[in-house]
Amino acid sequence: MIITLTPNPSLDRTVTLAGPLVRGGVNRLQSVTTEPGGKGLNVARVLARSGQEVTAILPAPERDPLVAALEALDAPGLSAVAVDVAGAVRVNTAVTEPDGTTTKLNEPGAVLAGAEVAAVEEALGEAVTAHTAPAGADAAPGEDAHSWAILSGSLPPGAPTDWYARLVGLLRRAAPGLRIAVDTSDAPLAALAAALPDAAPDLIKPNGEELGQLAGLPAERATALEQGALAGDYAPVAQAARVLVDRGVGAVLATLGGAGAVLVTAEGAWRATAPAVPVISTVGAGDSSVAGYILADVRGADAPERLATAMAYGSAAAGLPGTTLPGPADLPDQVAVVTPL
Ligand SMILES: O=P(O)(O)OC[C@@]1(O)O[C@H](CO)[C@@H](O)[C@@H]1O
Repeated sequence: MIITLTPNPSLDRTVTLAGPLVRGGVNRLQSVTTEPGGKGLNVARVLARSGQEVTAILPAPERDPLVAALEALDAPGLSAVAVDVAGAVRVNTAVTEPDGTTTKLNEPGAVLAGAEVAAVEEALGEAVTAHTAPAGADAAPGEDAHSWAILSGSLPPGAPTDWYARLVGLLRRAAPGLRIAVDTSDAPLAALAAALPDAAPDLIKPNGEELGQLAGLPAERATALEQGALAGDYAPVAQAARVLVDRGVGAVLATLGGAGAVLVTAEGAWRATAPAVPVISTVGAGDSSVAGYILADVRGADAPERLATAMAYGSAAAGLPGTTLPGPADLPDQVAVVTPL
């Protein structure tokens, strides 16, 4: 069973410029594309493209363009559950320049009312129960070692800031064997960190700066983590991730852009170099890394292989335009080099 939750989905509009962005000027667009978006949905789509059965839960009004776009997707294995809410799904814009620079303009999303928050929570609970307790089976919910719930992205206005922390607790009680990944940022990530070790996920995927903040580093040291890794110094990243593992997080997958990624678990720490692929759009690269990690996990891979697979999927996504997400055929020929730290 794999379930994703995207509390704040989006329609991703990618506008492509013929030249560099001129701030304050008139920029003429070469092309415009629109795709379903939102971090959990992206993870679900990558997993489905790699042959997994995935349920993707998200709030969206019945007649929303996102729901229509999801219905039009040719995605065997992906089952989208849109919880009917009042507010329209946001439109997030990515501006891409010829050199691969991507500028994201993300809307806050419509307010989720208290009853809608409860309805989303209920849909998540129902999906967990439906997938883990087949009629007549005695197995406890979530006993399947390869079951994952992935909670991803920002929270819409109206949702409680500590929602992810709360959901981790709820899921732990409902399905003790279920593995839980959380990929978020800003206040919801801080709330999750504040709830450790009680609401500890099995996987988090911060970038360098988020990792530094989570580990309590001063702002300048947090922002320097990725720069340090680019210069070959991965130890501070591993140390910061270790702080979170010591506080109960199962695995920290720190994605570091061009410097690759670091994985820290209770068993060890590894770094992976990014395969050299031309970067076209980084939108969805982090989500694809999460999907790669989970795909390797459900296939029974060890930690270095999970990291290598995360790198492969993240790099493949960076080589695709807009929010186009990779399948197995898009993976780079060059394999990521994984080294213990
Ligand atoms: O505003 P959030 O929820 O943090 O991020 C949303 C988003 O930028 O994340 C995905 C890429 O990771 C996009 O599909 C989507 O537009």
